[in-house]
Amino acid sequence: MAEYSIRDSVAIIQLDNAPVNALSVAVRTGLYDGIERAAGDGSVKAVVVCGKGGNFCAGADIKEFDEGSKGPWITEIGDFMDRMRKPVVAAIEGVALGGGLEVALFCHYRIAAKNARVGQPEVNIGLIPGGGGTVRLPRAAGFKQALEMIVTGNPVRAERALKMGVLDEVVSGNILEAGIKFALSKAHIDTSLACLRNRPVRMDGLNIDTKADAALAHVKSKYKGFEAPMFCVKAVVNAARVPYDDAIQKEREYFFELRTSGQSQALRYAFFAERQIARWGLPGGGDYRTARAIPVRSVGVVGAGTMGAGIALCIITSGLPCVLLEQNQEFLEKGVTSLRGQLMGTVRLGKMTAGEAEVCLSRLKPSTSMEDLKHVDMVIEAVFEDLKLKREVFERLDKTCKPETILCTNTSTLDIDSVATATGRPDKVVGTHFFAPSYLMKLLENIYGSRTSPETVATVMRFGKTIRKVPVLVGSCTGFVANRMLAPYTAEAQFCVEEGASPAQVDSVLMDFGMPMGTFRVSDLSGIDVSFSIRREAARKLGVTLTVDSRYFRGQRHCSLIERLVEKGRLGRKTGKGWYKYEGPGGTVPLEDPDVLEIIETHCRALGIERRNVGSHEIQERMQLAMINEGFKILEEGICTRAEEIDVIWLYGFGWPRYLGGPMFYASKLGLKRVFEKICTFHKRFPHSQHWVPSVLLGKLSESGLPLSKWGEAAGTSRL
Ligand SMILES: C/C=C(\C)C(=O)SCCNC(=O)CCNC(=O)[C@H](O)C(C)(C)COP(=O)(O)OP(=O)(O)OC[C@H]1O[C@@H](n2cnc3c(N)ncnc32)[C@H](O)[C@@H]1OP(=O)(O)O
Repeated sequence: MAEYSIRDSVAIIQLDNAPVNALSVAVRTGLYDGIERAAGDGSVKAVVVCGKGGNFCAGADIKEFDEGSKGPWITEIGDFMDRMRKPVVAAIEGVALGGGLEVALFCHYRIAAKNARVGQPEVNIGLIPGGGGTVRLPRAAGFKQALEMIVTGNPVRAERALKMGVLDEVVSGNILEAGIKFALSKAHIDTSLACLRNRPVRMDGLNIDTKADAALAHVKSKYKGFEAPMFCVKAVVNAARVPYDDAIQKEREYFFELRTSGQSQALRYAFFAERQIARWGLPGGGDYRTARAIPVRSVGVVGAGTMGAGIALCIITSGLPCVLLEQNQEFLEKGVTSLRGQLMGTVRLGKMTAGEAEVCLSRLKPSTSMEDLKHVDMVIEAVFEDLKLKREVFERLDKTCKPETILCTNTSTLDIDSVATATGRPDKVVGTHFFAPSYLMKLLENIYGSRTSPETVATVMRFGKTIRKVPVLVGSCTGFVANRMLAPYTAEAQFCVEEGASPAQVDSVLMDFGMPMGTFRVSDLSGIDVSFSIRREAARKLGVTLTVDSRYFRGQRHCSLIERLVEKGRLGRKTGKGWYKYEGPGGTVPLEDPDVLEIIETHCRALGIERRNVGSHEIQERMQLAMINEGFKILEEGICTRAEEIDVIWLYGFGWPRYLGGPMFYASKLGLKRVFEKICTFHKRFPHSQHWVPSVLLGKLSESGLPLSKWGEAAGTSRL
């Protein structure tokens, strides 16, 4: 919708579609009608287009993209404005993004409040600006700057947009009043002079042919796998080469081609999935709508190892003070040095100035006394992954901290309740699983225990956002969601290697699919001894000893190649050899090692495993379907409420290619019937792998035809 009114001979068209005035069919129709009405009204001298509720407009309504083209398109509204004799002024506050900026670029003039941001973020949802942006922005901002804005999708602040030539004025005070004043000041000026259609693309001395080739090459290597950035370059280059109307026509063709592509569907899905995760609920009642987060003004981190130091760094760089606690001065100094090192790394990368880094450091209080945690609002424990030790820490924290303090445990495996019962405040205990390296990885798995209160959950969910993470709430189970799904994925990778593949072959299958790294390279990076210790500890608890000859563990197929590598001192990159050998600067370049292939061959001969040719398709299918099956079991058990939560975990925890949505979205595209049948086939073929027992929910859904958004509900475990 768009509201029409007149003040001081100026027609005001206010876009009205809460919360961000997205250009739905109704809004575009309202805008077109308003412009037409103002053009025909003899009492109107000028027009102001603005937005209701603090934002100009966040662009086309993404929810309507799958419904086809209805109502007037942005360029049709723009063509009408181009013919107007009365000046149209865009009065921007908040955001003018995508179609929102395109509407503004069709207006004769653009003014903005100081807080405003303008941009063309369509590339983030697998599109190009399809409402004239690739043709008009280079006419306002110049080829180079427009190309950068369109390819990166990054918005720019009002002051910068003014310098670039996108805006005509930046104002303070009431934006509508300023818009009316500005519009009246232009009422007698020939509008054709201000019309971007009539200006050439500003090349600022650049040669379009050299620039075009360089831009295409740059984008191809930087945005590997993504289609839209290449189309952005092609459209902007085309706009610099051909007349205005031809360029608009080409832009539209490219836009339609991308709109129906799988990538854009996946990226739009990811956009909404990321927003869905904020809608959490607890099985015992309480959810994001009713629970109030308690304010967190200061935080303590217990344990200054690599993980704890990284967490403390996230806290101080987000503006909060942090007490970093260690048991002795030596460990503390080591932790602070590691934190400083990471912080200086961000300075070297130009992401922060040295002065800003100093301000961050001033928020850090290194300490060896638990008394310093007495008054903090939240504590994150990040000590060694050992239940006895964690319980001891929690008992002490419970005695030391004020009663309202929320106590978080950074764990990747331990049951939250078994930690919470060490305190007299189990309602204030919650899991916060950070991913390594904790300063850089965006995912934060927040895990509720059986007695965690809604307020505690609301607080850690908000805290996650404060420290610029992507917080997802999950239930407690072995490995939670991320590591639980990773287990069958890596197990299948190792089984494929036992059966005949090489680690490098598996890794290249994953990289070709779009994963940032193969599973064996990740294993080398995090340390093979780490997986070894976890497995040995799990076996010890069950009274079993794992050896290099163990083919089965608890009746399940087991690959003991890890034990063989550790036996040979191949612990990963830190020892210069693991699944690969490492050479090059700093020993960082992985090379296939004939010794590893020999170890694998010997292992297989010793255990009587016949090796064969394992094809790339089989590797990909086995790894992904095993993990997807686990995802459905997670939904079935109510560990997650929605499939979207699982996908966000894979996007941010393991770098699943965003243009493929996430594993659950990927399954939906493969078709659940096909996925279920394949899993049943693998179950028959590999009866000794629990992870191939087909999920009951998946079986049910494969017959139902329900869309992904309904899978959580169908599981009957929804907490909302
Ligand atoms: C051709 C293509 C054309 C012409 C286009 O315009 S494509 C769309 C281009 N625009 C965008 O990609 C902008 C996307 N939106 C954002 O970047 C952000 O939402 C925001 C900066 C506008 C606001 O951010 P924030 O304050 O953090 O709030 P949320 O992100 O949570 O958003 C609030 C709710 O608004 C919904 N939303 C936002 N933009 C759109 C949109 N363009 N179409 C439909 N809905 C939109 C968003 O989903 C949130 O709602 P819920 O999902 O929580 O219900």
